[in-house]
Amino acid sequence: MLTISDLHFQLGQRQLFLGLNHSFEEPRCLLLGPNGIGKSSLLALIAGLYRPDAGQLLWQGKPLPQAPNQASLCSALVTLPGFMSARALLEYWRGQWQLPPEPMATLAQRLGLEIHLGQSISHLSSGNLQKLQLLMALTRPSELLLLDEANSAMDQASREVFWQLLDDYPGQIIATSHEAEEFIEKGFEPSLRLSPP
Ligand SMILES: Nc1ncnc2c1ncn2[C@@H]1O[C@H](COP(=O)(O)OP(=O)(O)OP(=O)(O)O)[C@@H](O)[C@H]1O
Repeated sequence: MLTISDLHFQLGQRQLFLGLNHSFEEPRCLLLGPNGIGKSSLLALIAGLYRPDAGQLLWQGKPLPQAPNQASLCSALVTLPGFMSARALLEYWRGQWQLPPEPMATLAQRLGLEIHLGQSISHLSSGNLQKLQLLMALTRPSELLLLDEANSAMDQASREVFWQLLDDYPGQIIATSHEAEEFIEKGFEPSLRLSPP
């Protein structure tokens, strides 16, 4: 369970959070709110991309470290090295997390990504970039999966696979999506609706 305790955070000139408190209790949680309210920023804070100005993020009651090993993030805020091929990045990822090759290859095939692995990351379509991020997030060990508009550019067939893969994920998932209905239909609970501080 992920708990936010008295979180304060300013990004540029915007005060996004001023004493935010919330517990994400369900295994599948939806984070809602209008454009620009801070959903992506909150997921980035949980993942350790940003540092809170004050307050705490707790995982199973213990403070999350700045670069939490528990949390895996799929977000456009994560910049992948555009000069590398997707295959080279996955090889690096495999080494980084000491992963066996088969699960990655199988996932790439299921997502229809394997024929694009030779492309530079900067040349990947937005749907294929989302698949690459999902593949990386699902293959590394994690207890918490953070999905920021993670399937918005995927075609219908890939979305079917996306939902199957989420079903198989054993940990907690916190997702943002402007297609909330689809997530609710798939068992996600609207957990937190952000409003201006
Ligand atoms: N690097 C930055 N510097 C300053 N302000 C930023 C920066 N990145 C984002 N912002 C601002 O912070 C606010 C929150 O952005 P964020 O992307 O977290 O919102 P969001 O709720 O995810 O929006 P959307 O639904 O459009 O994806 C926005 O007003 C945005 O303009």
